[in-house]
Amino acid sequence: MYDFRKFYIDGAWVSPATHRDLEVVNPATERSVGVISLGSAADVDKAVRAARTAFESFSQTSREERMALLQRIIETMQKHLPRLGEVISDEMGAPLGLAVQIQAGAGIGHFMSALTALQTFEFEEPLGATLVRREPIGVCGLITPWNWPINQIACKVAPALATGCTVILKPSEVAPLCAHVFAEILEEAGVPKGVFNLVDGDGPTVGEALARHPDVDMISFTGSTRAGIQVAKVAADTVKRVSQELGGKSANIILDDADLTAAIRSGVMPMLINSGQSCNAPSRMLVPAPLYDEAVRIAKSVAERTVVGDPKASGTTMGPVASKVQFDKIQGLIQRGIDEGARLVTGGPGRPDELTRGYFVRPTIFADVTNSMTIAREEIFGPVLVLIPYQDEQEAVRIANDTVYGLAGYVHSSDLERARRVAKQLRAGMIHINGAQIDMNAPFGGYKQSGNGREWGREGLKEFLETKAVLGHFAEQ
Ligand SMILES: NC(=O)c1ccc[n+]([C@@H]2O[C@H](COP(=O)([O-])OP(=O)(O)OC[C@H]3O[C@@H](n4cnc5c(N)ncnc54)[C@H](O)[C@@H]3O)[C@@H](O)[C@H]2O)c1
Repeated sequence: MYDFRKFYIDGAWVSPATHRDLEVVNPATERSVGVISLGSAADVDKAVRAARTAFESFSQTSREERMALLQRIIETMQKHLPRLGEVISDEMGAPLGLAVQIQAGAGIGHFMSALTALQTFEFEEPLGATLVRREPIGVCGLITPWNWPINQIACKVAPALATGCTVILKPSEVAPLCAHVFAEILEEAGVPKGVFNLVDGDGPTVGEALARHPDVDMISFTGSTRAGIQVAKVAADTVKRVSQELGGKSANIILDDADLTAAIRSGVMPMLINSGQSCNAPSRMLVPAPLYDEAVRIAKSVAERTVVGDPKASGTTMGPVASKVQFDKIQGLIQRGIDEGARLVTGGPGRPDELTRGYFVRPTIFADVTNSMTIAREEIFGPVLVLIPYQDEQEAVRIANDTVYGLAGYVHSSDLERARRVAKQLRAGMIHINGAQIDMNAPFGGYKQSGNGREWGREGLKEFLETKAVLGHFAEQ
């Protein structure tokens, strides 16, 4: 049982202004695994004051000092990687190997990519007689989700620290425990007091208090489109910058010359990894009509090889989804798919037969789906894949772009030129050709209602900077 009822403010673990406990539930057992406090606007005020004071000196640190700090954080995270992974697994159900190597490992990856970007980042450049300077934006509120909790936290904290900003983190109340281990890591690594602060709480209370706060300069938000819109509305009165990383319903176009088995395998696997709870998951698979039956058969066989069960057991490839709310939402959408006439190929409502406890969902494949069905339009955020047939390349691109989202896109073809041509036509922020893996130095973010921000690497640093034009800087004496 993790007891994490204190907040980390101004370099110290402090009690909340008013005591309100929240139990954190392990989704694999449905039992309590820890307890946190739900904060209030008073706790946010305290953390913002600390961050504002710390900004005065931290914003003036040199590139070298901040590089040394990032390096110490990387080393300390490496030391605590197994614990970090175990906590993630306990609170959101990812299989232990995934939680340690990929989930917690991605956290380290973001600090490494921020360090690489910082090494050569041009904070100053001449423009005629003017000097253009990039300066840290100030005090930043970071609001994060539960699905890749440390990944999301690190990809905000790392660039914020790299640029000389100070932060208040409000992690998801569904998976807040790893944020406490992360705060302990930053403390051990010697992050100066007030530079990193942690306040737990729910969205409408602590999240909105941060978004509304007149002394917060920027909100970096990752979560649902619904909450992202609310944050932007609340933040509007103070004209702060709001960077949004939101939902997705990404299309995976399998062209008729692709290696069908490899393409389908690489499209089904990300729908199962992390129980399909990834914002960039390729949740709509678009298949040429003549290859459709064969594609459905391959997708079914890949999905049915999933080993669903105890995240701590070796051999488990898929754990539960993160919460009862998420489980119920997915069940409702699976039923909706059936009611709207999609063909259930494998999976379906309820838990896998052998599991009687825990928020486990059956790996589910739907065929005969049209792009107007609810399961093709709404982000399910679970292990549910829909297969949509198309007649020609043009129609595939049209279906892919027919969504309010625009986070990622996927193209498979044996002709690289053709894949590039299709990639160019997709209205989304990240396109993966032939199963290319993510690149932590490349910009991560979406078009349309998937958000307006770009995180990771060099682009991630830019988000936390203001631009100042110093006119006459290079004037002749
Ligand atoms: N684009 C990306 O980079 C990315 C990455 C991961 C997850 N996501 C999205 O996140 C969603 C899943 O995460 P979730 O269920 O935790 O999302 P969520 O929107 O419910 O919560 C995300 C965070 O926002 C906070 N929040 C909720 N309402 C708020 C409000 N009114 N004001 C301020 N803060 C508020 C929550 O407490 C939490 O910390 C999915 O839609 C997924 O696509 C996007």
